Amino acid sequence: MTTEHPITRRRLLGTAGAAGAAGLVAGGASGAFTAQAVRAEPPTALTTVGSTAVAFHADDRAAHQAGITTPLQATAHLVAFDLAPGGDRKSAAALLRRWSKRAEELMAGKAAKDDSGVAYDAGPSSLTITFGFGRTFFDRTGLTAKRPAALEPLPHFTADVLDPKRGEGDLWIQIGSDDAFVAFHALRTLQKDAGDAARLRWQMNGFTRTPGATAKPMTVRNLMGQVDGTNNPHPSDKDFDARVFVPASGGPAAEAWMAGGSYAVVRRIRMLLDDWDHLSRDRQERVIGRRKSDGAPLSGGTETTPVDLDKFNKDGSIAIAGDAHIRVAAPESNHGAAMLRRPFSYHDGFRDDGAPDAGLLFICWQADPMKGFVPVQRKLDRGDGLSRFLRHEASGLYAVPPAPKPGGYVGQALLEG
Ligand SMILES: C=CC1=C(C)c2cc3[nH]c(cc4nc(cc5[nH]c(cc1n2)c(C)c5CCC(=O)O)C(CCC(=O)O)=C4C)c(C)c3C=C
Ligand SMILES: [Fe+2]
Repeated sequence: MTTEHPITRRRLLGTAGAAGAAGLVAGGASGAFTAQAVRAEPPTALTTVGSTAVAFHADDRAAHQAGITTPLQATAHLVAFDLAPGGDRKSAAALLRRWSKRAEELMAGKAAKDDSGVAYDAGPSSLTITFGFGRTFFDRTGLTAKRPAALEPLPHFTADVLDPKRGEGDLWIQIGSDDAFVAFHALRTLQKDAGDAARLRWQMNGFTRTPGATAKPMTVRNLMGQVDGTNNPHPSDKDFDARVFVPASGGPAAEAWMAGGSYAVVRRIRMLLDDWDHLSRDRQERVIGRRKSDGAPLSGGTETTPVDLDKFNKDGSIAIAGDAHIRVAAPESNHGAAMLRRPFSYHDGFRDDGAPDAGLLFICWQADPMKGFVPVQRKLDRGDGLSRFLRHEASGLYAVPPAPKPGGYVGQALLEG
């Protein structure tokens, strides 16, 4: 005779999925009401999630590094390293050579010989490893003359409460994967490979939706619950490359090593979720200018309908408010300034006042931050209804060179040019 435990049963039914639930019912009837019952049927393998690999090296189609136009992965680690005191151009080149070789192996799903085993049973899981150089890297390596003008420090914004210890850094790495073990393994391996050459400066961990968690693929949501990423530049746009990647010609000769690369602005933006959650859904939608349920603009249509900033409602009010985030951030309001946003959410526990320490690891990519992030953030800083629910707590700007050709390493043209 077995006593059923309703809470346990409900919880298992809720999480086990169809195969697990079938096993659970059988187990319940026979009296074996344990987690064992959930395993009675073989799990369905979502093979494409684990087996998808992204190329590290440049090929005929793409000169840029992976992790810029790659679809968002479920898990991310963002880390910055500083070169060790006494480090120079030679040791930096050796480090980048080591890291590039390792990134190629890891992204192909090949475990290292002396490996810890953390990711043995997992495939590449869409792992991408993207490397960038911070402003300080160039002085440390005697390469100041080759530092791009685009790496000038970002201006101060009024929403900034920046912690310098969690910002900038000589070298930046973005790791993304659909499997948290694969992402951790990549991070740990690269940290060990750094050896005495570089020390970790800061780390931030992010996440987005698990692939397959929604019935059909959709734009991800952020922790305010909004559909976020709809009006991003798309690779099929005719001006996409010009907006996101550094052109092959026309720039200063000293910056030729950046051709095909991009600039990443990284901001840790905490959301004041307790304040936000107090707003009615209606007010929340007016702050953004889009419907929460499906991301459709308040000017009408579906998520992908172009926004009509000039539309008036029947009662004579403007459909997209003057301080709505999508109005203030739109290229039309910023002389065409645009960037590719590829952010991850984060949650680092709760603060002393009980509020979640959570928000967005905002990462945006552009050919020139002065024609992307800077003018848009200046505008948002002055007139965005969303700004009062946000605090920018950390900031970094990095030059992300093109992907190396097979046999080469990231930044080779800079370090050996
Ligand atoms: C400086 C650039 C931007 C920062 C910083 C930023 C922060 C930020 N945004 C959201 C939520 C949404 N943003 C949306 C659109 C949007 N945001 C920016 C720029 C910044 N956002 C742009 C350029 C756009 C597109 C505007 C347009 O042309 O329509 C949206 C709407 C959906 C979408 O298009 O992605 C949401 C939602 C948060 C929560 C946030 C900081 C935490
Ligand atoms: Fe935004």
